[in-house]
Amino acid sequence: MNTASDVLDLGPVVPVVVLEDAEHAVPTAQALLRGGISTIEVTLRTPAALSAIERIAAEVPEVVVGAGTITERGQAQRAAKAGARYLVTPGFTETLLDEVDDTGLPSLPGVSTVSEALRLAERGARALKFFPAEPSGGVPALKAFAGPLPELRFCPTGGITPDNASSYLALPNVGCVGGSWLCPRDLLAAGEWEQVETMARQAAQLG
Ligand SMILES: O=C[C@H](O)COP(=O)(O)O
Ligand SMILES: CC(=O)C(=O)O
Repeated sequence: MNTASDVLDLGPVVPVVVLEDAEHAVPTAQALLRGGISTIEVTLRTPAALSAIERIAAEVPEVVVGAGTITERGQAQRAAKAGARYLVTPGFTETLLDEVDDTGLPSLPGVSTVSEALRLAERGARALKFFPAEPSGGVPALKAFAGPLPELRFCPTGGITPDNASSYLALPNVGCVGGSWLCPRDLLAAGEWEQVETMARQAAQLG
């Protein structure tokens, strides 16, 4: 997996996960894998996130672990050091993009407008996050993006559900969708790994 476009090809759904407890990292990744999902985006929204990334990278190497919610200076470097294999940002600043690029890792920077997508295309990006997807116009917006921006592919995230995922995945400029529905906090807190596996299995079949 070398490019951002490769990240979009890891499967139809990227689980976006908030891990409050690093002890949950390995069982979550294993449950996703048993369900047929081979990637996990661990958001840097909790103190446990970097340790969670480290554990998944070391103990569940079959799952390609990414780091999401990169919003502050230094986070890209720390995530790369922890073993993240790709980086995701909800939006971007030039500083953030420079830091992400300096890691050498593939990345999905977040955009929600054509102008933002154009700025990233100018920097060489070909694969982007579309965030927050539903509030930013959803499927009709992405359909419209394809006209002027035919070379760009997207991972819409934000408001994606098992009910609307397929309408995104049917678009030629969508490689995969991101969503938190597979790994809700209450299931992780309760150690309900079989339920995570079941939802992963359903998600893996979307298309
Ligand atoms: O902040 C939101 C996450 O990126 C994923 O969005 P979601 O909870 O709507 O799936
Ligand atoms: C939106 C997203 O995936 C992130 O927080 O990076």
